[in-house]
Amino acid sequence: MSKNENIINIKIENLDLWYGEKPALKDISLDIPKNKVTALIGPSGCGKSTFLRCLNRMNDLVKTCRIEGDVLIDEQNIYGKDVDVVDLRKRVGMVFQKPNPFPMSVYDNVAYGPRIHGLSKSEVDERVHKALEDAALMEEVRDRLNDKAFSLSGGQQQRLCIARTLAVRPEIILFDEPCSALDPISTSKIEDLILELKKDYTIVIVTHNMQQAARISDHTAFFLLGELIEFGKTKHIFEDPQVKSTEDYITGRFG
Ligand SMILES: Nc1ncnc2c1ncn2[C@@H]1O[C@H](COP(=O)(O)OP(=O)(O)OP(=O)(O)O)[C@@H](O)[C@H]1O
Repeated sequence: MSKNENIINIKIENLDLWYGEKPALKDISLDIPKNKVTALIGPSGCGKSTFLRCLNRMNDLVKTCRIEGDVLIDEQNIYGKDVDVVDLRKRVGMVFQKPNPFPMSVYDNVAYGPRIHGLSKSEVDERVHKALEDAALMEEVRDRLNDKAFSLSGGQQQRLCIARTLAVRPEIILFDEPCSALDPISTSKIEDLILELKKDYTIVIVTHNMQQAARISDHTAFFLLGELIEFGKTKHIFEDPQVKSTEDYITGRFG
Protein backbone atom coordinates (compact mmCIF):
# COMPACT_ATOMS: atom_id res chain seq x y z
CA MET A 1 0.00 0.00 0.00
CA SER A 2 1.47 3.39 -0.98
CA LYS A 3 1.88 6.03 1.68
CA ASN A 4 -0.96 8.12 0.26
CA GLU A 5 -3.42 5.26 -0.16
CA ASN A 6 -5.94 6.72 2.26
CA ILE A 7 -5.37 10.44 1.89
CA ILE A 8 -8.31 12.30 0.41
CA ASN A 9 -7.19 15.16 -1.80
CA ILE A 10 -10.56 16.43 -3.02
CA LYS A 11 -13.79 16.00 -1.08
CA ILE A 12 -17.03 16.81 -2.87
CA GLU A 13 -20.10 17.12 -0.64
CA ASN A 14 -23.69 17.38 -1.85
CA LEU A 15 -22.79 19.25 -4.99
CA ASP A 16 -25.69 20.54 -7.12
CA LEU A 17 -25.27 22.56 -10.28
CA TRP A 18 -27.76 24.28 -12.59
CA TYR A 19 -27.37 25.96 -15.97
CA GLY A 20 -30.23 28.45 -15.73
CA GLU A 21 -33.21 26.40 -14.55
CA LYS A 22 -31.78 23.13 -15.81
CA PRO A 23 -30.06 20.85 -13.27
CA ALA A 24 -26.81 19.37 -14.58
CA LEU A 25 -25.39 17.82 -11.37
CA LYS A 26 -27.55 16.39 -8.61
CA ASP A 27 -26.32 15.90 -5.06
CA ILE A 28 -22.86 14.56 -5.89
CA SER A 29 -20.67 13.42 -3.00
CA LEU A 30 -17.32 11.87 -3.76
CA ASP A 31 -13.85 11.55 -2.23
CA ILE A 32 -10.96 11.75 -4.69
CA PRO A 33 -7.78 10.17 -3.33
CA LYS A 34 -4.35 11.73 -3.56
CA ASN A 35 -1.77 10.42 -6.04
CA LYS A 36 -4.32 8.27 -7.84
CA VAL A 37 -6.01 8.42 -11.21
CA THR A 38 -9.77 8.85 -10.93
CA ALA A 39 -11.73 8.33 -14.16
CA LEU A 40 -15.13 9.92 -14.82
CA ILE A 41 -17.23 7.90 -17.26
CA GLY A 42 -20.79 8.03 -18.54
CA PRO A 43 -22.81 8.78 -21.68
CA SER A 44 -22.64 12.09 -23.49
CA GLY A 45 -24.32 14.94 -21.62
CA CYS A 46 -24.33 13.20 -18.21
CA GLY A 47 -22.28 15.98 -16.59
CA LYS A 48 -18.70 14.65 -16.55
CA SER A 49 -17.07 17.80 -17.92
CA THR A 50 -19.34 20.00 -15.81
CA PHE A 51 -18.24 18.07 -12.72
CA LEU A 52 -14.55 18.29 -13.72
CA ARG A 53 -14.85 22.04 -14.21
CA CYS A 54 -16.27 22.41 -10.69
CA LEU A 55 -12.90 21.27 -9.33
CA ASN A 56 -11.06 24.40 -10.47
CA ARG A 57 -14.07 26.72 -10.71
CA MET A 58 -13.99 26.91 -14.48
CA ASN A 59 -17.80 27.05 -14.35
CA ASP A 60 -17.49 30.51 -12.76
CA LEU A 61 -17.00 31.68 -16.35
CA VAL A 62 -20.53 30.51 -17.29
CA LYS A 63 -22.96 33.28 -16.33
CA THR A 64 -26.05 31.05 -16.05
CA CYS A 65 -24.32 28.52 -13.83
CA ARG A 66 -25.31 28.19 -10.15
CA ILE A 67 -23.62 25.85 -7.70
CA GLU A 68 -24.55 24.60 -4.22
CA GLY A 69 -22.58 22.26 -2.00
CA ASP A 70 -18.91 22.05 -1.11
CA VAL A 71 -15.69 21.16 -2.86
CA LEU A 72 -12.83 20.82 -0.39
CA ILE A 73 -9.24 20.57 -1.53
CA ASP A 74 -6.94 19.62 1.31
CA GLU A 75 -9.88 20.53 3.56
CA GLN A 76 -10.24 24.07 2.21
CA ASN A 77 -13.57 24.93 0.58
CA ILE A 78 -12.62 26.22 -2.87
CA TYR A 79 -15.97 28.04 -3.12
CA GLY A 80 -15.22 29.95 0.10
CA LYS A 81 -15.28 33.77 -0.01
CA ASP A 82 -11.55 34.22 0.62
CA VAL A 83 -10.40 31.88 -2.15
CA ASP A 84 -8.18 33.40 -4.84
CA VAL A 85 -9.36 31.75 -8.07
CA VAL A 86 -6.10 32.47 -9.91
CA ASP A 87 -4.20 30.72 -7.16
CA LEU A 88 -6.70 27.85 -7.21
CA ARG A 89 -6.20 27.33 -10.95
CA LYS A 90 -2.45 27.28 -10.35
CA ARG A 91 -2.97 24.44 -7.86
CA VAL A 92 -5.46 22.66 -10.08
CA GLY A 93 -4.21 22.51 -13.67
CA MET A 94 -6.31 21.49 -16.64
CA VAL A 95 -5.64 19.80 -19.98
CA PHE A 96 -8.39 19.99 -22.59
CA GLN A 97 -9.78 17.73 -25.27
CA LYS A 98 -8.06 19.43 -28.19
CA PRO A 99 -4.45 20.50 -27.81
CA ASN A 100 -4.55 24.29 -27.42
CA PRO A 101 -0.99 25.61 -27.52
CA PHE A 102 -0.54 29.38 -27.57
CA PRO A 103 0.57 30.94 -30.88
CA MET A 104 4.21 31.18 -29.80
CA SER A 105 7.31 29.00 -29.63
CA VAL A 106 7.55 25.64 -27.89
CA TYR A 107 9.75 27.20 -25.21
CA ASP A 108 7.51 30.23 -24.66
CA ASN A 109 4.42 28.05 -24.27
CA VAL A 110 5.95 26.28 -21.29
CA ALA A 111 7.63 29.43 -19.93
CA TYR A 112 4.35 31.37 -20.03
CA GLY A 113 3.03 30.39 -16.56
CA PRO A 114 6.34 30.65 -14.67
CA ARG A 115 6.97 34.08 -16.26
CA ILE A 116 3.51 35.34 -15.21
CA HIS A 117 4.26 34.19 -11.68
CA GLY A 118 7.38 36.35 -11.70
CA LEU A 119 10.14 33.75 -11.71
CA SER A 120 13.66 34.77 -12.72
CA LYS A 121 15.08 33.88 -16.14
CA SER A 122 17.14 31.00 -14.79
CA GLU A 123 14.24 29.66 -12.71
CA VAL A 124 11.98 29.84 -15.78
CA ASP A 125 14.59 27.99 -17.81
CA GLU A 126 14.87 25.27 -15.20
CA ARG A 127 11.06 24.90 -15.01
CA VAL A 128 10.76 24.66 -18.82
CA HIS A 129 13.39 21.94 -19.09
CA LYS A 130 11.99 19.93 -16.19
CA ALA A 131 8.40 20.22 -17.48
CA LEU A 132 9.39 19.11 -20.98
CA GLU A 133 11.27 16.15 -19.50
CA ASP A 134 8.36 15.22 -17.22
CA ALA A 135 5.91 15.47 -20.10
CA ALA A 136 8.11 13.01 -22.04
CA LEU A 137 8.57 15.53 -24.84
CA MET A 138 12.14 16.76 -24.40
CA GLU A 139 13.74 14.11 -26.60
CA GLU A 140 11.52 15.16 -29.50
CA VAL A 141 11.80 18.95 -29.16
CA ARG A 142 15.34 19.51 -27.85
CA ASP A 143 16.34 21.09 -31.18
CA ARG A 144 12.97 22.73 -31.81
CA LEU A 145 12.48 24.89 -28.73
CA ASN A 146 12.25 28.04 -30.84
CA ASP A 147 9.93 26.55 -33.44
CA LYS A 148 6.27 27.50 -33.42
CA ALA A 149 4.22 25.17 -31.22
CA PHE A 150 1.80 24.63 -34.12
CA SER A 151 4.59 22.93 -36.09
CA LEU A 152 4.46 19.96 -33.67
CA SER A 153 2.23 16.93 -34.29
CA GLY A 154 -1.13 16.72 -32.49
CA GLY A 155 0.22 14.26 -29.94
CA GLN A 156 3.30 16.41 -29.33
CA GLN A 157 1.09 19.50 -28.95
CA GLN A 158 -0.95 17.70 -26.30
CA ARG A 159 2.21 16.76 -24.39
CA LEU A 160 3.31 20.39 -24.77
CA CYS A 161 0.03 21.45 -23.13
CA ILE A 162 0.73 18.97 -20.34
CA ALA A 163 4.25 20.45 -19.96
CA ARG A 164 2.71 23.94 -19.82
CA THR A 165 0.46 22.74 -16.99
CA LEU A 166 3.33 21.04 -15.14
CA ALA A 167 5.52 24.15 -15.35
CA VAL A 168 3.34 25.98 -12.82
CA ARG A 169 3.70 23.05 -10.40
CA PRO A 170 0.05 22.19 -9.70
CA GLU A 171 -1.03 19.60 -7.12
CA ILE A 172 -3.92 18.26 -9.14
CA ILE A 173 -4.32 17.84 -12.91
CA LEU A 174 -7.72 17.61 -14.58
CA PHE A 175 -7.81 15.96 -18.01
CA ASP A 176 -10.93 16.44 -20.14
CA GLU A 177 -10.79 13.67 -22.75
CA PRO A 178 -7.12 14.39 -23.50
CA CYS A 179 -6.75 11.67 -26.14
CA SER A 180 -9.94 12.08 -28.14
CA ALA A 181 -8.16 13.98 -30.93
CA LEU A 182 -5.10 11.69 -30.98
CA ASP A 183 -4.02 8.57 -32.85
CA PRO A 184 -3.39 5.28 -30.97
CA ILE A 185 0.39 5.79 -30.62
CA SER A 186 0.02 9.32 -29.24
CA THR A 187 -2.79 8.06 -26.99
CA SER A 188 -0.58 5.36 -25.59
CA LYS A 189 2.18 7.91 -24.88
CA ILE A 190 -0.27 10.13 -22.97
CA GLU A 191 -1.56 7.12 -21.01
CA ASP A 192 1.99 6.12 -20.03
CA LEU A 193 2.64 9.70 -19.05
CA ILE A 194 -0.48 9.89 -16.84
CA LEU A 195 0.62 6.72 -15.04
CA GLU A 196 4.02 8.30 -14.46
CA LEU A 197 2.53 11.64 -13.32
CA LYS A 198 0.32 10.13 -10.64
CA LYS A 199 3.42 9.60 -8.50
CA ASP A 200 3.52 13.36 -8.03
CA TYR A 201 -0.02 14.55 -8.82
CA THR A 202 -3.63 13.67 -8.18
CA ILE A 203 -5.26 13.07 -11.52
CA VAL A 204 -8.91 13.27 -12.56
CA ILE A 205 -9.71 12.29 -16.14
CA VAL A 206 -12.89 12.35 -18.21
CA THR A 207 -12.86 9.64 -20.84
CA HIS A 208 -15.30 8.03 -23.25
CA ASN A 209 -12.90 5.18 -23.77
CA MET A 210 -13.72 2.29 -21.45
CA GLN A 211 -10.44 0.51 -22.17
CA GLN A 212 -8.58 3.66 -21.31
CA ALA A 213 -10.42 4.03 -17.98
CA ALA A 214 -9.68 0.37 -17.21
CA ARG A 215 -6.00 0.70 -18.20
CA ILE A 216 -5.03 3.83 -16.35
CA SER A 217 -7.41 4.61 -13.50
CA ASP A 218 -7.39 3.42 -9.91
CA HIS A 219 -10.95 4.57 -9.23
CA THR A 220 -13.90 5.11 -11.53
CA ALA A 221 -17.01 7.23 -11.13
CA PHE A 222 -19.99 6.44 -13.35
CA PHE A 223 -22.36 9.36 -14.07
CA LEU A 224 -25.81 9.22 -15.60
CA LEU A 225 -28.17 12.19 -16.17
CA GLY A 226 -26.29 14.39 -13.71
CA GLU A 227 -26.18 11.79 -10.94
CA LEU A 228 -23.25 9.83 -9.60
CA ILE A 229 -24.50 6.27 -9.94
CA GLU A 230 -21.49 4.31 -8.75
CA PHE A 231 -17.98 5.01 -7.54
CA GLY A 232 -15.28 2.57 -6.53
CA LYS A 233 -12.03 0.86 -7.41
CA THR A 234 -11.83 0.56 -11.19
CA LYS A 235 -11.42 -3.22 -10.99
CA HIS A 236 -14.66 -3.51 -9.02
CA ILE A 237 -16.60 -1.15 -11.28
CA PHE A 238 -15.53 -3.03 -14.40
CA GLU A 239 -15.61 -6.60 -13.07
CA ASP A 240 -18.38 -6.49 -10.51
CA PRO A 241 -20.58 -3.38 -10.85
CA GLN A 242 -23.29 -3.15 -8.22
CA VAL A 243 -25.79 -1.12 -10.25
CA LYS A 244 -27.43 -2.41 -13.42
CA SER A 245 -27.02 0.85 -15.35
CA THR A 246 -23.26 0.80 -14.67
CA GLU A 247 -23.08 -2.70 -16.07
CA ASP A 248 -25.20 -1.74 -19.08
CA TYR A 249 -22.90 1.18 -19.83
CA ILE A 250 -19.57 -0.57 -19.48
CA THR A 251 -20.76 -3.51 -21.52
CA GLY A 252 -21.80 -1.14 -24.28
CA ARG A 253 -25.55 -1.64 -23.97
CA PHE A 254 -26.11 2.10 -24.10
CA GLY A 255 -24.18 5.37 -24.40
N1 LIG B 1 -22.27 26.29 -20.70
C1 LIG B 1 -23.41 25.57 -20.65
N2 LIG B 1 -24.61 26.18 -20.68
C2 LIG B 1 -25.76 25.46 -20.61
N3 LIG B 1 -25.82 24.12 -20.53
C3 LIG B 1 -24.65 23.46 -20.51
C4 LIG B 1 -23.39 24.15 -20.57
N4 LIG B 1 -22.40 23.22 -20.53
C5 LIG B 1 -23.01 22.00 -20.45
N5 LIG B 1 -24.36 22.15 -20.43
C6 LIG B 1 -25.36 21.06 -20.33
O1 LIG B 1 -25.13 20.34 -19.14
C7 LIG B 1 -25.29 18.94 -19.36
C8 LIG B 1 -23.99 18.22 -19.03
O2 LIG B 1 -22.99 18.58 -20.01
P1 LIG B 1 -21.48 18.12 -19.90
O3 LIG B 1 -20.73 18.75 -21.01
O4 LIG B 1 -20.99 18.33 -18.52
O5 LIG B 1 -21.64 16.54 -20.14
P2 LIG B 1 -20.55 15.45 -20.50
O6 LIG B 1 -20.93 14.23 -19.76
O7 LIG B 1 -19.18 15.98 -20.26
O8 LIG B 1 -20.80 15.26 -22.06
P3 LIG B 1 -19.80 14.83 -23.25
O9 LIG B 1 -19.35 13.45 -22.90
O10 LIG B 1 -20.67 14.86 -24.46
O11 LIG B 1 -18.67 15.82 -23.28
C9 LIG B 1 -25.71 18.78 -20.80
O12 LIG B 1 -27.11 18.71 -20.86
C10 LIG B 1 -25.23 20.06 -21.46
O13 LIG B 1 -26.03 20.41 -22.56
